[in-house]
Amino acid sequence: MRQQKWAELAEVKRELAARDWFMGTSGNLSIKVSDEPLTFLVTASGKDKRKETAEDFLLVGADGQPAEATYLKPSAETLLHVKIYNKTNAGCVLHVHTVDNNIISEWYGDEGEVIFTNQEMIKAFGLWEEDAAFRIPIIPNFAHIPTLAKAFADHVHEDRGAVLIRNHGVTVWGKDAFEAKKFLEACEFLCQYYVKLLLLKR
Ligand SMILES: CSC[C@@H](O)[C@@H](O)C(=O)COP(=O)(O)O
Ligand SMILES: [Zn+2]
Repeated sequence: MRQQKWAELAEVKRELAARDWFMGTSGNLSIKVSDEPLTFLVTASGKDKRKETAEDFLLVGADGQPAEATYLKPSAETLLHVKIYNKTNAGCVLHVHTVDNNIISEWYGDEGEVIFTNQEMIKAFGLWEEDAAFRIPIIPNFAHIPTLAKAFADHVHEDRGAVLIRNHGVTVWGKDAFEAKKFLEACEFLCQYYVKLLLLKR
């Protein structure tokens, strides 16, 4: 199971790396391995996530601490992943920093959310109606991770979702790696589209 989940997460990591979504060691990824007890593989902190090594991920428990002896440190933002796995049935969490998701988070930051409408791509989130709207909450980028995780957890209610952290990045989650990656790509498409549209409108 663990090897299979490792391979799945490694493949997602490879694809996101090919998109250049891990600039300056940013980004963290995780995948659930077991439910009882809760364990998940998470990226080791501070690494260049474009590189593929045998030390890319480590197993952590429900508290986000390593589940077995290792010198590796779990991602600094593991607590956000912990909130998702503890509150939902999600199976995979992806966090990336991109210029476009940062711009959108700053532009709509004071409103506390960005609402995407009139866009075919919101169907990726299961919204099929013609007048559907997809809302992504935006939270402040608290430096104190437990404070950030608490603000983040206020928006974690379903097995799938997305939250923007202002001038930091986006975290998305889904029932499995396929769904989480689909949401992340759709989210980035929408951010890129809105940034270009805002520029053209000015
Ligand atoms: C220069 S990346 C900034 C980090 O603090 C963080 O936001 C991030 O995404 C990566 O941290 P990590 O601990 O490697 O998971
Ligand atoms: Zn980050």
